[in-house]
Amino acid sequence: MKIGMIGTGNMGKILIEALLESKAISPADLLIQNRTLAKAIQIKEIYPAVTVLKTAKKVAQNADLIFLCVKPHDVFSVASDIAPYLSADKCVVSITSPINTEQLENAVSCSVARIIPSITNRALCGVALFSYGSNCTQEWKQALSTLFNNFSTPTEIADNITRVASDIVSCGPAFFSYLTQRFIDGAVEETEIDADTATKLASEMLIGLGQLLEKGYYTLPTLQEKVSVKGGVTGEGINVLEKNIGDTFNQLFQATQHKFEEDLQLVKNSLVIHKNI
Ligand SMILES: NC(=O)C1=CN([C@@H]2O[C@H](COP(=O)(O)OP(=O)(O)OC[C@H]3O[C@@H](n4cnc5c(N)ncnc54)[C@H](O)[C@@H]3O)[C@@H](O)[C@H]2O)C=CC1
Ligand SMILES: O=C(O)[C@@H]1CCC=N1
Repeated sequence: MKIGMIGTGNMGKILIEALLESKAISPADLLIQNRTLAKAIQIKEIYPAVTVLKTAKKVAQNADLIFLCVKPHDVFSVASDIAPYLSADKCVVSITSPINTEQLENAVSCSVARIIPSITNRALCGVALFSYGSNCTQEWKQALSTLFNNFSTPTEIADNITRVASDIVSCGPAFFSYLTQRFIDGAVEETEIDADTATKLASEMLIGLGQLLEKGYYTLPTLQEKVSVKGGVTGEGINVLEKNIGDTFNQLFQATQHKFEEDLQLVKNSLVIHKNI
C-alpha cells in the first residue's frame, strides 16, 4: 500500500516519523508533498527512500491512502484539487477536529476518515482519535486501525465529544507541559533548587508516573492515597491545590469549546469559497 502525506508541517512530520520508526510502513511506500517543498525535501534527507512529489495531484494519483495534514482552512482547497484523481477504492484521512467526516465525504468520492493524532504518537504511544465516514469500507477501517496500532491506541469517538476528546489527547500534552513548567518555576522561586535540577527531577517524575499508570499498579485516586501519608507534607500541598485550582479546568474546557465554535464557522466559510465541493 502506498501512503501519501499532503502537508509535512508539525503533525505531518510527526506522523511520518511515527509511521517509519514503528516500521508500520517502509519509506519506499511513502509519498510526501508540501506547499513549501523544502520542508518535504528535509524529510527525504533523513529518509532517502521516501518519494517527494511536487503536487497534491500526483500524491492523489499514486497513493492508496492519502493524509491531509494541513490547517483546517486549507483542507477543502486541497480536497478539491485532488478530488478528480481519487478513485473509489482509495481513502482520504483528515487530521483536524473542526472538519467532520460528512464534510469530507461531500468533498471526495472515496472512503474517508478523520483521525486526530497526538504529539505523544511521536514516542509511539498515546491515543489517536478515530471517526469513520459512513461510506468508509470495512477494509479501510481495518487497515487504518492496524496501521495506527503500530504507534498509538486507536480509539473511535462519537462526534459530540470531538472537542473534549481532542483537548485531552492532543492539547493535553501542551496543558500538562505548561503545568509542569509552573511547578518547576514555583520550586525554583521558593527554594534553593536550580532550574536544571528541578526540570530533570520533574521530567523523571512524570516518566515514572506514566510508567506506573501504564503498568496499571495504581489508579489516579489510589496513587494520591498512597503518596499522601496522613498528616504529611503531600496533604499540605494537595490542600493548596484544592483551594486554588477552583474551576480552572471548567473554564479551560469552556474556552476550547468556544474557540471550537469559531473554528467550525471558519470551516463553513471556507466551504462557501469551495462551494463546488
Ligand atoms: N500540532 C498538533 O499537536 C496537532 C495538530 N493537528 C492538526 O494538524 C493540522 C496541521 O497542524 P500542524 O502540522 O501543527 O500545522 P503546520 O502549519 O505545522 O503544518 C501544515 C503544513 O501544511 C502545508 N500546506 C498548507 N497548504 C498546503 C497545500 N495546499 N498543499 C500542501 N501543503 C500545504 C504547510 O506548508 C505546512 O507545512 C491542523 O489542522 C491541526 O489541527 C491534529 C492533532 C494534533
Ligand atoms: O484539531 C485538533 O483538535 C488538534 C488539537 C491540537 C491541534 N489540533
